Amino acid sequence: MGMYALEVQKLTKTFAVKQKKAGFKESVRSLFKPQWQVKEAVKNVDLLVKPGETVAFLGPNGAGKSTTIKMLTGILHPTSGDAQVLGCNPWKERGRLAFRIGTVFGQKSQLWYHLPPADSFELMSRVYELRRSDYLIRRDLLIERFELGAHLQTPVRKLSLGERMRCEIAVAFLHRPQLLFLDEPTIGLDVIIKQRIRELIAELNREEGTTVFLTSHDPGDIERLCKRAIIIHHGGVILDDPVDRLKREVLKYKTIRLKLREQEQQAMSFRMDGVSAAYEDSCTILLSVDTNVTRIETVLAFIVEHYTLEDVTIEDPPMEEVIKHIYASEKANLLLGAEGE
Ligand SMILES: Nc1ncnc2c1ncn2[C@@H]1O[C@H](COP(=O)(O)OP(=O)(O)OP(=O)(O)O)[C@@H](O)[C@H]1O
Repeated sequence: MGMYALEVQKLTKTFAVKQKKAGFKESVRSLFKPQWQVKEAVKNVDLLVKPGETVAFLGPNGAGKSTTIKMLTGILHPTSGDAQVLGCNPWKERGRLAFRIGTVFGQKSQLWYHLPPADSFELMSRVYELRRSDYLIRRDLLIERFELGAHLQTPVRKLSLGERMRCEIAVAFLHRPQLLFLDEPTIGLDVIIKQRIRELIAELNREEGTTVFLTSHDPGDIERLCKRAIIIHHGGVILDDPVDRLKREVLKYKTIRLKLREQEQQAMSFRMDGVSAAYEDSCTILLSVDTNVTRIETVLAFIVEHYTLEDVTIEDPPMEEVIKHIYASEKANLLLGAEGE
């Protein structure tokens, strides 16, 4: 393999979309004479990813993440620009590339819905033309790792989402891909299963050097699984940083949601450095905690001492918040940079 697992230059994709106009007259007119507008979904994206890296590819809804992944896996042709994925051009050598990459789309199953996972493993071993003995060893290792033994003979449609996702990812690893594209792999899963899935992917990255390229709206996926974060907004890259730095500067905010047992407690005010409080409703308080200022444990200890609780959860801020924050601070940096010159 070359120097890079992914080498992308000025990748651009525009779509022609029909323009909708308000009003009856305009609607009728556009039926006969549609007005087309150019939508730039991805615009001059440059990326360099080395073999073995774990990259989170992030952005708000509509930023262009899926479109980029579709181009990198050869599903879509770009409007312009170039890409090498494991040394292959994805849209010209899609077949060859398929043997060397894996894909997991959280929103779209790649398993045979009416068949049990055991059959999907079997079918994929044929698709990838694996040597029988290699396949059997590999399959058994993945079944053990992903704890699939109990579910192998159940039709996929009868599995829980968490069980199905474990199968999806195990099958994606079957042919030892050098690069794995994961699009929202933990969407809709509970915290425990999310955590387990992140660990399994991280383990295989460490042991087999699989490059991981992941999109997610879950800040936990980035924190736990990726060392590098690339953020796109309006089709272009706005940030490319180590996740450690993001953790210190942006992902440090946690939200604690308190459900109080008794309503009257709301009168109590919450004063603590690095913590701001807001009432969601009369029984629910949302605390935003800057963990660089006050540790989450300290806040929890205070809460337990002073409130009678029905329930408490700790959450990451939504990705939209994270990106807003990054966007604001990048702009500030640009302004400061300009002033300094
Ligand atoms: N086939 C298409 N035709 C027209 N516009 C499209 C098409 N596919 C995507 N777009 C538009 O391109 C932009 C980027 O879409 P894309 O699905 O890549 O975003 P995304 O970052 O994956 O978003 P999300 O997080 O919501 O999945 C959006 O504005 C979308 O509406």
